[in-house]
Amino acid sequence: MIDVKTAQDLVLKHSSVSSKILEVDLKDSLDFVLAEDVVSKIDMPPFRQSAMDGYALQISGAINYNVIGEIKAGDNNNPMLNIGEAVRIFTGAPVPDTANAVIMQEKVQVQGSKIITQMPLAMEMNIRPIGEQIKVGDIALTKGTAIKGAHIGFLAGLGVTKVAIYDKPSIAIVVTGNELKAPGNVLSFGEIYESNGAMLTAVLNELGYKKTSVIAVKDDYDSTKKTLKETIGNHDVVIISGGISVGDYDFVGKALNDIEVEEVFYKVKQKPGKPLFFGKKDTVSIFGLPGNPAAALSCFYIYVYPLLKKSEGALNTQLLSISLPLLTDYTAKGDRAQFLKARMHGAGVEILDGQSSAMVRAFGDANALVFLPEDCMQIRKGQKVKTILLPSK
Ligand SMILES: Nc1nc2c(c(=O)[nH]1)N[C@H]1C(S)=C(S)[C@@H](COP(=O)(O)OP(=O)(O)OC[C@H]3O[C@@H](n4cnc5c(N)ncnc54)[C@H](O)[C@@H]3O)O[C@H]1N2
Ligand code: MOO
Repeated sequence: MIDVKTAQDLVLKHSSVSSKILEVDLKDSLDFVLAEDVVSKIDMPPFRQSAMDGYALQISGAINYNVIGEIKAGDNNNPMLNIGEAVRIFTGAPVPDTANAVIMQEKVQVQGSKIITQMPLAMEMNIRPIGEQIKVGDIALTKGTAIKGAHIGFLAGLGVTKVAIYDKPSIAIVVTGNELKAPGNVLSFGEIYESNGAMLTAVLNELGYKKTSVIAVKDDYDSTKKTLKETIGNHDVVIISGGISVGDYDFVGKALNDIEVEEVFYKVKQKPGKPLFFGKKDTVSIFGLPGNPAAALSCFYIYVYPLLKKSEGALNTQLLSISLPLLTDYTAKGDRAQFLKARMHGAGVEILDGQSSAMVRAFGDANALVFLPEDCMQIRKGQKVKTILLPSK
């Protein structure tokens, strides 16, 4: 059985950035990663711009200025100012070439067509210079940037309408088990509701992966093999839930082997998620997650998430982790490394109740996973622990 670090490294080693690059409308690029640098085609601002409502003037050394006109945002007049002259100007309006300062209106006294300045003037005050934000030809955003709302605002402000992004993978979730029934039906004895499909779809959607589908298969070798073969042929990433342990009806491992999926690893010394499988068939990545819902979700964040991030071209592939003091004593059971559902409060982190891999409720309250290495069984309140931050909306 390999350790967590080796398993994480193997996943990254066997993942690659998508070769599918798409040109999309800027408005549709949210949450995608830029596949090319975006170069600014304009100076921003494109003209010397007033930062205040007030008066643009040519500094004279005196405090009196004659107001000879008005410029509002959107105007394109460029009046000629002589020393001692001013124009009324508004925020966002182009400052005349001959003005060398803008004074805000609160700092002048108006007397008919004259103003009297009530503060010292400084050259270029309240004037945003051409290209202050960015100059034509400069890189606005670099390849690898994960596009957020603010980036869309910035690029729209530069007149950008299309961007090149990495396509996101198409992901199939294959849920296995004779005991699984779709919610909405009445359970017979021995059955449970199928929930990993809905959960993994929701978590993927939350992270911006929209090309997802759920396929259900019974615990039967032939159907498992047929379904997996077809699914692997049609997707970039296949996430299988259940059927990967050692039971007589766990057919996933055998089926994957028989359709020539190359096993990268099977079984990790961790809790939850010991029977995790990862393999490749050509460029397709295949995960066999344990069926227990909390184990499946934990493995998703620790192993599937980095692969998806790498595939969409993101520079940061891992969830952020920080070191925080534990808020209560904790004794771990067993000898495997542990990922524990946890909640950060103020400056510390609390390990939540309900850590069983079959129980997913605590994940809903968790905003982090505390990682305890194999050799770390007893931890005292105040001791610092590795705290992996879960993505939050
Ligand atoms: N003899 C051993 N038995 C088990 C071992 C072991 O090492 N030796 N490992 C245990 C561990 S740890 C885990 S985790 C599970 C993983 O088993 P599988 O991945 O084969 O998963 P299943 O047996 O199919 O299901 C486990 C559990 O989860 C429920 N389940 C499955 N799919 C779903 C779903 N889509 N939605 C909701 N719940 C689901 C299923 O009914 C089972 O209760 O193996 C242990 N056994
Ligand atoms: O590894 Mo299992 O996921 O502990 O329950």
